[in-house]
Amino acid sequence: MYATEFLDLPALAGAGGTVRLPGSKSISNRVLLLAALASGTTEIHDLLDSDDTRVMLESLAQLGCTLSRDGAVLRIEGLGGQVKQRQADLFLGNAGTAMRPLTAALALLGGDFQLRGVPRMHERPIGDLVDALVQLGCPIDYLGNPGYPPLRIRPAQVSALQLDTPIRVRGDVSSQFLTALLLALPLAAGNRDVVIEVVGELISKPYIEITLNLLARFGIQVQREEWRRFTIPQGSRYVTPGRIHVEADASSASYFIGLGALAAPLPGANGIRIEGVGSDSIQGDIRFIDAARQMGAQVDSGPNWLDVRRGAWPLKAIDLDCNAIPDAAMTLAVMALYADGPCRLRNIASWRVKETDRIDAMEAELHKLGATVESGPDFIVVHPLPAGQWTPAAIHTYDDHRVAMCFSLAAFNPDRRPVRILDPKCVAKTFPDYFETLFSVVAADEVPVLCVDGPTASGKGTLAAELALRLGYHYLDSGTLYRVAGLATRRAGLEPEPAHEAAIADLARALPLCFDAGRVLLADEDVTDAIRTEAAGMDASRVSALPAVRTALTELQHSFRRLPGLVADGRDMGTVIFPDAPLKVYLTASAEHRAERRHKQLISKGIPAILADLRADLEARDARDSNRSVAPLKPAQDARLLDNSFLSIDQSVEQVLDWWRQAQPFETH
Ligand SMILES: Nc1ncnc2c1ncn2[C@@H]1O[C@H](COP(=O)(O)OP(=O)(O)OP(=O)(O)O)[C@@H](O)[C@H]1O
Ligand SMILES: Nc1ccn([C@@H]2O[C@H](COP(=O)(O)O)[C@@H](O)[C@H]2O)c(=O)n1
Repeated sequence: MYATEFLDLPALAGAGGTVRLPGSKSISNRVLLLAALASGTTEIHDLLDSDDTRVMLESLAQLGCTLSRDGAVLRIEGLGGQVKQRQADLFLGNAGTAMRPLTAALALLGGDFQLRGVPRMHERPIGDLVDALVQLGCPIDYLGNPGYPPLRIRPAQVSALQLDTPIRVRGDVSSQFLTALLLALPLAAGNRDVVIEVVGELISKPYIEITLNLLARFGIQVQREEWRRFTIPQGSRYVTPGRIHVEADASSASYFIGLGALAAPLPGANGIRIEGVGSDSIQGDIRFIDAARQMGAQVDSGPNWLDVRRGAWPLKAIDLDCNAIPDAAMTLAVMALYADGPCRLRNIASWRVKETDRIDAMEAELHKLGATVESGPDFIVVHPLPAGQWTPAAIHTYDDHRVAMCFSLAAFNPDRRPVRILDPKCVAKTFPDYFETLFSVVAADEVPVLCVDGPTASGKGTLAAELALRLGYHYLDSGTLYRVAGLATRRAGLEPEPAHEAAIADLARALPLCFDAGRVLLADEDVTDAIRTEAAGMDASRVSALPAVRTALTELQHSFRRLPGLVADGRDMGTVIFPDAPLKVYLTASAEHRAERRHKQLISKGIPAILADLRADLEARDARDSNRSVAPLKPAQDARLLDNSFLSIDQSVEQVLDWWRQAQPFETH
């Protein structure tokens, strides 16, 4: 996951390959609650691991559920309709799929509970559900604003519940209110039928289908009359199915369906294959494929896979009732930028009460890209954005995972503008590795590189590693490659001399090198410390002066240039290896400061060192590096010079980040 302040997506050029998506959030949290309410052990396969499932799991553990993990399998010992802890203060983040169903279940289970979440959760309505539960006889108080969490639930007498008349709940604000009642009310159906009636037009019906489907898997056969009346039969009891598999998230699939529909195919790949969800899905958002087809995508499907390719191009404009696919429909709003006319997405009032007011959010962020957008209480119209009119934009994500994910598709714009996603970690709600998954199937014409070159011990590695962390970029410490080549040379019994140039180059070309969690492995041997001695530095300097060795290591260095970008440090990053890098920094410090830093560094690791010797060594190394015939150490013509003799590490980092920001085209709004 990218936990950076922002993530810059360079202009993307094409897509192709296979993605396997994480489990469905809607199914995961429903299954967790049902498994907790049932008696016996439920084995859940491929449960989503995300913020929303984590808060549900933590709450269930607080209520006394025993949970155990074995790889991708989670086991839950059900509570059998009884909580072990009758008092708890539960934090539910921004997970509507936890807040609403737990409110209903805890109201019926009996106990003293407080349910709270993040500030946005306290702005998301729950009054219609609370009204239904209060009408039933459950004592629930608002601890903040009436109609919204946080809530306090006090013990109710199940025997005294008002079940003679149907329980009435509004269906036109959020379908989660009805889901919550359906999941919880079997607790009260021991000796009578329990009837729920929906008031108003029920929105997001496919989510109710998921609820009914999963209830059936847990032994509860709800009788449905139209979408107005639901009866939980007398004697209903949660029965664990033993083993249950969570299919991949169909809403998450929408970004990759959109990707396949609009991205030019990569050579050798036949569009995008999505694994884990397909035509057998019980999720309503699988119908997104119909919308994508209407826009021109070619979609083939099997029981648990989808193949998506670009069909009509530009995409075709649509006018669509999106009530059945409210979450996935956000993806359509970004796809609309690539359509042949304005796209109207209707019946999406529920967007206004989600993680953020999604209609306002989408309108504001689409505007930043340069688009013309109109909206109303329950619709949005997005006009296509022709070539020549795209603006590089920093997309505010409102702590809304779907805003972050769907706007990544804007990086395919014809003007080749990069897109900045602010607070990219918000995708942790449902798809923590979204961007990594995206990068595994897309290609950019130009992956940005930030080069840091300079003499020994100037702090290049320290600076470059921190920059990579802050930008979410890959990191290449090119000196390591020469150090390992030097070590391999010694291990092969060779002197690092021109006489052995061809043999050393052969060794360098085939280095069995692997980087693993900060360690450097040479054919499975951890050589991290062995290559860091001053002698190893000298050997590296000697082999690096051999032209054939440098050529042998060029391809390996280029292979580090992967999305979303690279920070590379060394001696010739800006001059030879990545001459097109948009920012090159030449980092220096006085020999005195550098020797002192290296001395401190070695002493802190318990390695004895003499300051004067270190200084002589580093000056000798710099002289050799600067005077060799190929790729000598020198600033690139367009490098920015930074002498950090009197700068702290943080000051150096901030200076370079400042230059980096200046080199980017984004205006922050
Ligand atoms: N601005 C700075 N102020 C003080 N110390 C620094 C500064 N930058 C780096 N250092 C320290 O100097 C030492 C050498 O830094 P680093 O290893 O990053 O240098 P380098 O240029 O990558 O060296 P080499 O060329 O040998 O790979 C480290 O202990 C680091 O913490
Ligand atoms: N791009 C590079 C990087 C390094 N070298 C040589 O390797 C030696 C060790 O590098 P460190 O950065 O790890 O100290 C260095 O002295 C150079 O001779 C290089 O040539 N090109």
